[in-house]
Amino acid sequence: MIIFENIKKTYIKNKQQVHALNDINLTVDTGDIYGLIGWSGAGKSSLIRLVNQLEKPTSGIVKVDGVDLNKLDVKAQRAHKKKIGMIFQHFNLLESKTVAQNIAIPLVLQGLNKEEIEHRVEAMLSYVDLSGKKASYPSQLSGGQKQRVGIARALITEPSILLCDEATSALDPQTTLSILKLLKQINSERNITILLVTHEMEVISSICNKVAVMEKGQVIEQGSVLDIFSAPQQETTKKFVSTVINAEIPEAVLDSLTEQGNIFRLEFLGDSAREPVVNELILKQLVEINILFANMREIGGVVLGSMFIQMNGTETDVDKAVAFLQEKGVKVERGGV
Ligand SMILES: Nc1ncnc2c1ncn2[C@@H]1O[C@H](COP(=O)(O)OP(=O)(O)OP(=O)(O)O)[C@@H](O)[C@H]1O
Repeated sequence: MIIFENIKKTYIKNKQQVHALNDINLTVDTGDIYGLIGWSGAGKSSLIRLVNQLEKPTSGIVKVDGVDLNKLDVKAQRAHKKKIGMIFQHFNLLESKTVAQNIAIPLVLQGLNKEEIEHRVEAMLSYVDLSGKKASYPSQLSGGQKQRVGIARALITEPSILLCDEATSALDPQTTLSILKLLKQINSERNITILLVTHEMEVISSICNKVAVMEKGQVIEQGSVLDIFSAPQQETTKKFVSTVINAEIPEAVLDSLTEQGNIFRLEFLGDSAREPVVNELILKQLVEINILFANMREIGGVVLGSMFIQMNGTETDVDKAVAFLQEKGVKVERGGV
């Protein structure tokens, strides 16, 4: 478990103070894949780097598994760092070392014997699917393969926490998917808590169970991924969510309408997304229904769908249709434009 309590971080840059973190309170539970999202400069990297002490807070407490990091002596710091692995956007591999040598670095630093290192590196190469590349150099690898080396190096000390700083931002969409799949596998198979930083909501929706939205050094919204996606409160959160789920009707669809009245946005969650609710409404023949736009996503194992429809009929019948949808568990919003 990672707890951030009243964290402030101020840098001095050109004799000016930069308040990178301003009173952050956040709890990452053991087993979470916790995503921190925000625009550039929001303070995400500053926060994540506190966990492995690459940065120290100006004030406030960071606790990992109940231990206050401010109170560690040098020996305890070393032991703490072993518990934490980290991967980076640009992989941070040593170009002059082979894949196997890069992965071995943390074990060499720990002074393990050669046989033990070789044995553990072999097992790790196989786990990240790079057995055939052990003698290659980073320059001979694709971006995805380089990140797999980064992941292997981070996991070789058998940490309980993995920090990921924009780990997929330099990768193409297909490679991103394979790396995210591997991270998810690491979380479930090895019971490793993951704290990741990203500016892409797709990453959050694909693998995280919890998310915190950061802006100007503060957490402006946090919660389960499903709650945040289904009911974002803050403007910035709404913008991030809309990159994955359309909160507005596309302009092209709107332009094609002869009339723009009686448009509704329907939101389906869980069971309501699976039931043919709109079909039932059509069969009722209360109102005439024109489906304008729809999309569906699986978020945290639950189906979340949104649909824009136009309902034509008398005011009473439209009200009845809305009541029917609400009874079926559908969230109905008038306008949606
Ligand atoms: N070492 C440093 N010295 C001075 N200022 C810094 C330092 N590191 C970060 N900052 C500043 O702190 C603020 C937060 O930066 P941080 O890198 O934590 O944000 P971020 O959300 O991770 O953004 P990005 O995605 O661009 O890295 C920014 O204004 C940044 O310029």
